Amino acid sequence: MRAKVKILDVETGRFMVVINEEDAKKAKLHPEDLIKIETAKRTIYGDVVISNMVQPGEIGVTKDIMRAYSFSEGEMVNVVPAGTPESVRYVKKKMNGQKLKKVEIEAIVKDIVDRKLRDIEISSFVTSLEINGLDMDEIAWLTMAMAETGDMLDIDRKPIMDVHSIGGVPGNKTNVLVVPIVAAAGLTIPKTSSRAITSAAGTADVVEVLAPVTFSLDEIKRIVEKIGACLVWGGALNLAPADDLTIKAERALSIDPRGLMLASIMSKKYAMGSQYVLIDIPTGEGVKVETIEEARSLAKDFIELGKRLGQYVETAITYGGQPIGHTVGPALEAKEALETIMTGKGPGSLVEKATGLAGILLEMGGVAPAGMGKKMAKEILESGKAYEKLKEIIAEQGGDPNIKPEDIPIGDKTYTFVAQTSGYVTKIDNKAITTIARAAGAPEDKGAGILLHVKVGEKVREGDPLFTIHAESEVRLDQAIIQARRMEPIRIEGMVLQRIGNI
Ligand SMILES: O=P(O)(O)OC[C@H]1O[C@H](OP(=O)(O)O)[C@H](O)[C@@H]1O
Ligand SMILES: Nc1ncnc2[nH]cnc12
Repeated sequence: MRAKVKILDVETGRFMVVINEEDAKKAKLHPEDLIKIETAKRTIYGDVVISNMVQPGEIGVTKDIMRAYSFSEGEMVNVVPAGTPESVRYVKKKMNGQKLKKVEIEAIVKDIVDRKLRDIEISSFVTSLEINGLDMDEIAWLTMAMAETGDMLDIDRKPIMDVHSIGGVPGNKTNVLVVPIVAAAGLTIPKTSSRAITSAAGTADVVEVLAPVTFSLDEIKRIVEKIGACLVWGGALNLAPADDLTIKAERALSIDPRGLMLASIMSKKYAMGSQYVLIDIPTGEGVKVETIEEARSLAKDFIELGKRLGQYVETAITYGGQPIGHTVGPALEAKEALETIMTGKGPGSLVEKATGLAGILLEMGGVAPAGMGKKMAKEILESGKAYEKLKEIIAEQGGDPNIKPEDIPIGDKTYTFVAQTSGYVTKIDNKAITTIARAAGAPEDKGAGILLHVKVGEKVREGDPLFTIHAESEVRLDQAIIQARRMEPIRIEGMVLQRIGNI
């Protein structure tokens, strides 16, 4: 059928096309059917929504579609039912535990990017990868397919350094410090981050408290060629665009399947033109990788994948047995990162990890002699040069470079849990901390999160504060308190853990 485009002031997070009831009846279209919209210049796919908010002969396109493909009001298009894409068969093949061929992986990725696969099919694909995994051939094909379905960045400064954490550990604001340290040493590091996947704050969520993170490739090129660094959200770019659609499913399920994680991270690095990549693998109870053996095997996969992509990759297995620093949640983490970089002093876990990772990058980039990188990174942090570089990044990205930690708004609805007994803190449960911070509203509510008053090994007395939940609304605060009461986020040696009776 031929139809006239009507632009709707509606945002749904999905590609949806609104069709009038009469037209839908004639064309035998039903809600959620996949349809193809063709013009001379482009073909796009979307899910059918039936409503009389558009007239017969019109189709309504949402803001989500408009952002990706501009249409003009009144433009004439062809609307055709699309049927089930062939790649659904390949998703089912992986669900059955079979190895996929290169062309099958390419078809899945292309259909994800073209929006032929809907959220439900993408979730099935992600779940099949969580259960059945991918071998190295499949991972490499997936990585290349993800990179090649998007744009590539070509920065006119070499070498291009990069760092990425596989995430999973609460409070991981580390790269907000690593990037300015490395750039202050004269290296080029165009850092893209995702928003939270399994945690309560991804690096993009944290940086967004200080400055905008959504830029086009041309803007990133300009910023990085001028100051040597950026801290931006990778999802806003058309770099490996399938990545952000699979991340959406991962986030909903709070999973990060190993093969997809490798492809997702490395496809973005490849598209950014990164030549020397450091991968941080936080390891410990309650994070994505729980044992050193698993971490070593993942490290090998990253290095092998890097070789296939022509990148030099090193990995750092880092301590992930408890949160990094004392804060969890976008604004609280941005505040802690800013305080640390301004003063050169901060929680040991944050400073040690940031200077350790930055030190490796300084050695990889050839600006520090072997074994001297961490010392050099510490000097850059303590001298204020890293802070100066962060200010440049904030200014170039359109934030206020003179922002002070006390200017950052934190959720003012608070509740503090106190120690029920005296003793030593023997465990902080990563998963519980993330669950509570998310229940409080993080990462969407930037001011929501947790302030830890203690870390593992510290002595506490009965009545001492253990952690404070911050939320932006009473409802969210109550939900977080309920979660905290159900779980045991902080264990103190000597505590009665549970009382069970009348079973
Ligand atoms: O912890 P979760 O949410 O699973 O993982 C996602 C986080 O891990 C990575 O961190 P970075 O950008 O390398 O600092 C991602 O970019 C993202 O910020
Ligand atoms: N799957 C993933 N895990 C961690 N960080 C990511 N950044 C992009 N994709 C990611």
